[in-house]
Amino acid sequence: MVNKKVSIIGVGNVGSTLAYALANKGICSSIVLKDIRENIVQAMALDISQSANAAKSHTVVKAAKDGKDLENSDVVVITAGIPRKPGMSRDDLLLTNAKIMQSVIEDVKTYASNAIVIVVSNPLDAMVYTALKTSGFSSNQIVGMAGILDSARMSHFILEKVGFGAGQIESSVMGGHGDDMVPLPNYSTVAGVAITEILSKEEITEIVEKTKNGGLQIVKLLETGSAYYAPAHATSLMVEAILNNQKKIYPCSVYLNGEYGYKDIVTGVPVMLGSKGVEKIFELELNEMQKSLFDNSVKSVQTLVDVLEEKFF
Ligand SMILES: NC(=O)C1=CN([C@@H]2O[C@H](COP(=O)(O)OP(=O)(O)OC[C@H]3O[C@@H](n4cnc5c(N)ncnc54)[C@H](O)[C@@H]3O)[C@@H](O)[C@H]2O)C=CC1
Ligand SMILES: O=C([O-])CC(=O)C(=O)O
Repeated sequence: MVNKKVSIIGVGNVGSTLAYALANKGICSSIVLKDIRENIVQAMALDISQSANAAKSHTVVKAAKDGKDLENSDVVVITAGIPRKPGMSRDDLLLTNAKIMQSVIEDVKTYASNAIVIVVSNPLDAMVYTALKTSGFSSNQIVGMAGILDSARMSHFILEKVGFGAGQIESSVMGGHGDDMVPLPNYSTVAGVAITEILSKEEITEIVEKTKNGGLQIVKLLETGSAYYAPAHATSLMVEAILNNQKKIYPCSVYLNGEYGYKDIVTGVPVMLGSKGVEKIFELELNEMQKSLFDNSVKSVQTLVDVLEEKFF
């Protein structure tokens, strides 16, 4: 039995779906759920624990009474914060969610300072930055979830377009998790065949645009919040890679210290995830056009970081 503990702070749509996936899979021995909605978090803990028992999983699920219950966490996932509604961009969540991030990271600092922290709250890259600056943790210890989700969306739209290769599509998306993320068609394949060989330029442009708007499409349809099944699954892959020291390579949002020519900024790039968190950052060869799109995406994150620096740090 694996003796590993995962704590999830923020047990709304994404947090509860993640807890449900992890508990039923049995990839950790203990899950602690923490939220300001006390009755809801207790209900979630009971319901998910009962699900784990139905699944004959060894994972024990509990609601936290206070920050102390985060002690000995191997991984802490933060999904606390408000989601956007139709008419909003992720960036509109900046000030509200930065305040929430600052308050929850204090508990992590006090009770789980050795944990690897996965941030999910939006605007993602700016929230990773907030978590890093507030905690003072090292940059390998805090990592944001977005690239796996955006790449999965791109794979979905490629499948929709080509009509074959389900389960065999690999896609790549870099940059910040905002309106100007950078899908990379030349690093995207169906069973190893580059999509640039299968699809026309116009078809690829359509896939790129749909990928960038993938979150918004769901927000418009849901009306009350944003996507959670794919985000939760993407996060569960990161949790698993860290707990089991899998050294898997995933696109994640991380602090750059010179990589890609940037310092003191957070954005999405391919990294290796293992028990130490971000164990390596890979620098892909980008063509001129991709480099300029990546620069543009980093600039957008920098604009948010400038606001945070002025108001919070
Ligand atoms: N990085 C990504 O790709 C994605 C990011 N998100 C973001 O994740 C966040 C959560 O999304 P949902 O789960 O759909 O929202 P939700 O509203 O269903 O859940 C958020 C939860 O956070 C809790 N919360 C608020 N303040 C808290 C605090 N101080 N301590 C503990 N818990 C607190 C709320 O009570 C609520 O249960 C949003 O900011 C959303 O934009 C969502 C999907 C994908
Ligand atoms: O769209 C949103 O606001 C939530 C999110 O980040 C996503 O689903 O990509």
